[in-house]
Amino acid sequence: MDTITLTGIRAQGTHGVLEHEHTRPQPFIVDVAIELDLRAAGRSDALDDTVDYGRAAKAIVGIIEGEHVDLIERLAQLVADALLAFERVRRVTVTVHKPHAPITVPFTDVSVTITRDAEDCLTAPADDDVAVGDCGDYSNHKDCGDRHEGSARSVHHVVLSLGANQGGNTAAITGVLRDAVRQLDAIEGTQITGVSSLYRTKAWGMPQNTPDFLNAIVLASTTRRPRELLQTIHDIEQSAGRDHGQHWASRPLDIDIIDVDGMVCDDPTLTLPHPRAWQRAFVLVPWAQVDCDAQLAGPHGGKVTELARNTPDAHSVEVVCDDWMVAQADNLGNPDTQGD
Ligand SMILES: Nc1ncnc2c1ncn2[C@@H]1O[C@H](COP(=O)(O)OP(=O)(O)OP(=O)(O)O)[C@@H](O)[C@H]1O
Ligand SMILES: Nc1nc2c(c(=O)[nH]1)N=C(CO)CN2
Repeated sequence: MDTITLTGIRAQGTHGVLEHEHTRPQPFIVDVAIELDLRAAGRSDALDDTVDYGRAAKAIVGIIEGEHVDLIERLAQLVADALLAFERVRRVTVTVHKPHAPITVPFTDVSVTITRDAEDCLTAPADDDVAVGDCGDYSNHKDCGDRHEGSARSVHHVVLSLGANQGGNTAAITGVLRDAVRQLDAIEGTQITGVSSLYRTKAWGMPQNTPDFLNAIVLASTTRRPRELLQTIHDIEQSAGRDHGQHWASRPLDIDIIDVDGMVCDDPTLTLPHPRAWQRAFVLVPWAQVDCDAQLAGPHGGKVTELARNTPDAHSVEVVCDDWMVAQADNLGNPDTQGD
């Protein structure tokens, strides 16, 4: 077996058993050895034949910065699960270091190391009629819900747009968006792999006096089928008080599925890519920020950084906070129009 090694991936997280560790971020450092067969990549020189180590590193940072866990053992398991969800990965060895752990004697580092095999985590649901093999061409499927394309474990890479402009001041709306990210991360078989900065954006396609939105993009990998994911997203929106009666109205939470594995389909229940994403700076600017290589599929598609640059209202999208998933209320940036 061959190995891709990533060492010293560092991010701030709020993990630990002690009360203050739940709120005060501290550094976590992760080393991983990803074992897979690299012969095909060696011959083809194609990224599709290996694991994109940039994506893997972002997935790890997403986990460190993500939802609280008590133990570094659990953090290591979450990292292992996320890496094993990448196609082709057979085995991973994960070390999580916590150099500022609350230990009352002088010490340099504390860490745990675990090794997990792909066989340990085959999580496809029993009713998931998985097709193994052809996983390249998703173009123009009529129905995004009932196909099971992809790898043996049907892991989908999804891009979600989160937005809200109702429900209080910036801190309150940020809290709702943050909860939504945590609920997405908690969906079975789903792992958040990237979260953009939080942006304040002018209400697009709505009357002039509509309050500004807060928007962000979330990247995730999931074994949920796209339609199942949409249903769960509707549940999350509803639990935040969303009333689906009104189209393009102010709302306490909106989660749109922007992309699933680059699929193109015109099913009205779930159109992919999201049919208006290509025009929306509030989608494209954060997406380009969290994934500078992102491509939008479909007839209006292209490189997301370029589409973002070409939207007429790109200037009306401004960063409120980079580390909004962990920032305290008073670090949420500029004075705003959300009634603070
Ligand atoms: N890619 C998609 N993401 C989310 N919903 C979609 C998508 N494609 C189609 N839909 C359908 O659109 C319906 C309306 O969605 P929603 O209420 O979120 O629209 P909106 O936020 O008012 O407008 P927009 O879709 O322009 O953002 C949903 O019930 C859903 O079935
Ligand atoms: N700035 C901004 N404008 C919008 C948004 C949004 O999330 N942000 N959502 C809409 C419908 O989903 C319509 N207009």
